[in-house]
Amino acid sequence: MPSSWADSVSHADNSASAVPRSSYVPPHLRSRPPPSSAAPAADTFPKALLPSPLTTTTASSGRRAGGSAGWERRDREPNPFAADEEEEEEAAAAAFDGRENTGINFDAYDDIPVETSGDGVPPPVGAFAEIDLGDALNANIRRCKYAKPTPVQRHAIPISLAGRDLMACAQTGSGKTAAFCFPIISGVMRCCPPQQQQQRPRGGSRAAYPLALILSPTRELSVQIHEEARKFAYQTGVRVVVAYGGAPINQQLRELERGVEILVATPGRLVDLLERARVSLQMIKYLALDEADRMLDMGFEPQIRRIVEQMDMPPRGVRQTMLFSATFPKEIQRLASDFLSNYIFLAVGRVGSSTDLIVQRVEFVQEADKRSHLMDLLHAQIANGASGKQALTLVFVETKRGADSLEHWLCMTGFPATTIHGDRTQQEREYALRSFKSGSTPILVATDVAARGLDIPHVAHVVNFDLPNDIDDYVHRIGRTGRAGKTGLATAFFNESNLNLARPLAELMQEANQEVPSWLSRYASRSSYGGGSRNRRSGGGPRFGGRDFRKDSSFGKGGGGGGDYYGGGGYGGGGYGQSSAYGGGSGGGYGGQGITSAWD
Ligand SMILES: Nc1ncnc2c1ncn2[C@@H]1O[C@H](COP(=O)(O)OP(=O)(O)OP(=O)(O)O)[C@@H](O)[C@H]1O
Repeated sequence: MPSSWADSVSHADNSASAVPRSSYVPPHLRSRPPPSSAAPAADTFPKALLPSPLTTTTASSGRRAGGSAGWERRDREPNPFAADEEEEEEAAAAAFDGRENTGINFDAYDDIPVETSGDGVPPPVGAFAEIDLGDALNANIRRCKYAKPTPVQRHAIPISLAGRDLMACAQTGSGKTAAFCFPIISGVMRCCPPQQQQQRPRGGSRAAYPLALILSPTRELSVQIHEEARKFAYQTGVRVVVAYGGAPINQQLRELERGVEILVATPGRLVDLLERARVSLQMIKYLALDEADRMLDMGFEPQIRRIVEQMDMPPRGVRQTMLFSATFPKEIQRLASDFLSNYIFLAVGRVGSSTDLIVQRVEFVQEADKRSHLMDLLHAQIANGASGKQALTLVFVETKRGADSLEHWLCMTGFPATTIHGDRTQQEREYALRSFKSGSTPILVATDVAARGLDIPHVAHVVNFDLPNDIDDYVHRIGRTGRAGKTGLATAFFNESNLNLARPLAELMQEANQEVPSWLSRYASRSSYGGGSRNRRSGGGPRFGGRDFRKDSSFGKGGGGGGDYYGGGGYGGGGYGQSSAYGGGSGGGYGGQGITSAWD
């Protein structure tokens, strides 16, 4: 049975729908309680079904704030792999059920294009055993069943362990989370023995002094990174805490008081904690930005600058900074370079591109026909046996209102659906995600709040009911399927309102060896790159966002005004993501009314 990312690749012919039962369950799902078998289709959920707040961490419950932190935590740390082990037993039983383990095949990745630039790039490794990550972390890697590092891990981990700043691009679902978590955990263990004095008096209250900060743009992604990092840090004595908006701050404060080495946070909630003087960044040794291009995009940049440059965080060159994403427009690279010191640029795979594992289809569908067309797709899935718990469908729409309305209509027409967007309460968002992941509600209608980073197994089909304005957003959206070596399907509904996307979409599909419909090629050849969108590719090269901007002479000296992106100045008029959008229940909005935002 496939047990790893690469292993799954050797099974790539078997689409998610064709593999009804897989022994491989990503770590973040393994500790989840069994799903309710009778979750309602829509989110009129009874209180009893509500999840407990996700801020709960592995802290030993009996521990007092201010008590000695340190390695002895290990004795009291709940085992985050416990549920995995139960599942393993079940899987072992299933192994005698006619399925066989065909072994791990990494050969498929030998020719993956890799580009590095910068001074003195440390060589990649071929195996985790070649890297000195420490015994406890190695044990957790084994528990996670990561037999070998993925391509981005092979390159990024040695670079980070060498203490170098890093800007890394690698395709969606290729293991970037571990690529920044492993060096951080290992570095914290190595350089900073357990903090005996986590809390120090500060302005009358107790501030937490994390050693590492991982920022991500959405609450759900922060929760997911926290769950992953907790597993990687199990029994290492390194404590990971998460803080994000929409959840009660008091509980998060209590967790912070118990001690924190690695803080995973959304920017809005972190600023709140900094302003309350409950967190100090002065001990930060590691800073990681996941979905870094998003974090430095127009909406978030001021807040990120505030956190990184205007609070008490050590400056670049003193701290170590790692930026990761699947897309990295050059203009954002230029901004990002402000946070980095003598960094290495790493691009693994066709960066900013989709993976070949995702079959992409584009269909011309008029606005008025979208619903019936979606219905046809869903019926076809059922007819093909590609539905239910093992073949989840994620439908992206542009507005929060549109999400609610489509969800309602799906439920009315007999398709159990739920929705996630910035106007829902955090409890509703978490419940919806849980219900979708468990397969209780196999259709999730989402805005871009779910476009990035979420690692949901069994998403077999991503439907772009409304295409995004930005090709990078498309890349991230379809990246919710075809992850960790599995195949997936992405269908987009295209019409005259998406003309600005015709060319980048056609190019992207061509790069990924997808069949480009002739009508799309015609639109693409007619379309020009007008202002407003950053859909323009850099330098006409085969990849976009996958080249180090430092190699481009037009970005050579300061400013670099008029870069390849944002040709005419911003998206659809007006900035987006006002600071008020952070932290609260609402996701804010960019552009116009009702337009969605992924910001938290
Ligand atoms: N070395 C490995 N061996 C096996 N599985 C792995 C390995 N590394 C990561 N994975 C699994 O691959 C999946 C995708 O990883 P991850 O979520 O980190 O991708 P990502 O590159 O961050 O994606 P995105 O760009 O969408 O954020 C996860 O389920 C993770 O557990």
